[in-house]
Amino acid sequence: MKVTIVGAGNVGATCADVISYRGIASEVVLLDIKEGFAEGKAMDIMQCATTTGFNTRVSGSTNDYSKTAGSDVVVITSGIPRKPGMTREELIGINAGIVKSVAENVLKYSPDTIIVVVSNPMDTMTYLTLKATGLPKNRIIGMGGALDSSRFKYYLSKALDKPSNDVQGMVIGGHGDTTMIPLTRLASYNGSPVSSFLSQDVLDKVAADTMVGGATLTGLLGTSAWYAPGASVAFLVDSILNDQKRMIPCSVYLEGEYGQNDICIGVPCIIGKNGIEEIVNIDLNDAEKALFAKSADAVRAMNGDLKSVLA
Ligand SMILES: NC(=O)C1=CN([C@@H]2O[C@H](COP(=O)(O)OP(=O)(O)OC[C@H]3O[C@@H](n4cnc5c(N)ncnc54)[C@H](O)[C@@H]3O)[C@@H](O)[C@H]2O)C=CC1
Ligand SMILES: O=C([O-])CC(=O)C(=O)O
Repeated sequence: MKVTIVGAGNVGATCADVISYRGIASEVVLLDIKEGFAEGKAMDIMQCATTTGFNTRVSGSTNDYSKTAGSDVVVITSGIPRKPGMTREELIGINAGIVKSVAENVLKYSPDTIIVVVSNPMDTMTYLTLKATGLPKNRIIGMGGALDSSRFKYYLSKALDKPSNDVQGMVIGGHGDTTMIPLTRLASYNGSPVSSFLSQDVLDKVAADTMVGGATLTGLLGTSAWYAPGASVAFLVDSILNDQKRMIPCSVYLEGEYGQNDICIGVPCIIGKNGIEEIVNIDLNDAEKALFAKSADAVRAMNGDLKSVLA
């Protein structure tokens, strides 16, 4: 199985690294516009093969899309990340043009591929990719919910003082500081509601910390995060390539689901060899439905800024 990752920067290279050492794909191509950069990252990763023990072939390419031919999955991480104090939405001006041209280029060589969109603002970039390529909705997947949910479980595990892997929970809605919806009511500690162990005040703080999880790291690092983002993309790619049918919140085009139309936003999806195989309808209460509608309004407003790129 072949995966192409466009953008060999922090997130793209981390994703290639995780895919190879976990043996998720047999071949990974990293592509970047910066001369020699993807080749260098690929060589560095390949020099781990004997010490971490993997057989994936990782190669790099400077903007030569012929090297990406026949990819089963293409991950788009190309574009700029935010700096401290910025929102993801502020990246739209530069990233929209990059994401659109990258999507068009990859399809020339991999017409049957599934595209995973990572570049921010991710929900808007996913919508742009869908509209610009005309691909069926199951083949365009926005990655955000997997990462936001892993951060949610991290903050829950800290509050519970228990291991993250004993915590279940999901974040739906937009992948933005104010549009994410951590579903605290449905989160559990090995099957028991977390509300049995944590007060509402603590749960509210967990939700608030989750929503600004990316901004917190950007403030600490000076650029946005990459370890958890790269690993979250690899987790999603694993479910596609190995047809795992995991339920993962992803940004997907909605046609009536959750009361929304003509928008890409995070909802739980079954992810398998056909990409988005099912949109799972979970029962939201009235407060959660209201939050989802508000989140969708904000994401839809951002999509309005794509008019010139899509014209
Ligand atoms: N959806 C999510 O959950 C997350 C999204 N992101 C987003 O992912 C994107 C990448 O972040 P980082 O890897 O930290 O940035 P980075 O700056 O480390 O890497 C981006 C790479 O894209 C390359 N690039 C730019 N234009 C290109 C083009 N036309 N073709 C090929 N490559 C091109 C750059 O040369 C650079 O190497 C950002 O937009 C960031 O906001 C980051 C983390 C999580
Ligand atoms: O915070 C950012 O800008 C990058 C991102 O989407 C994340 O780490 O969640």
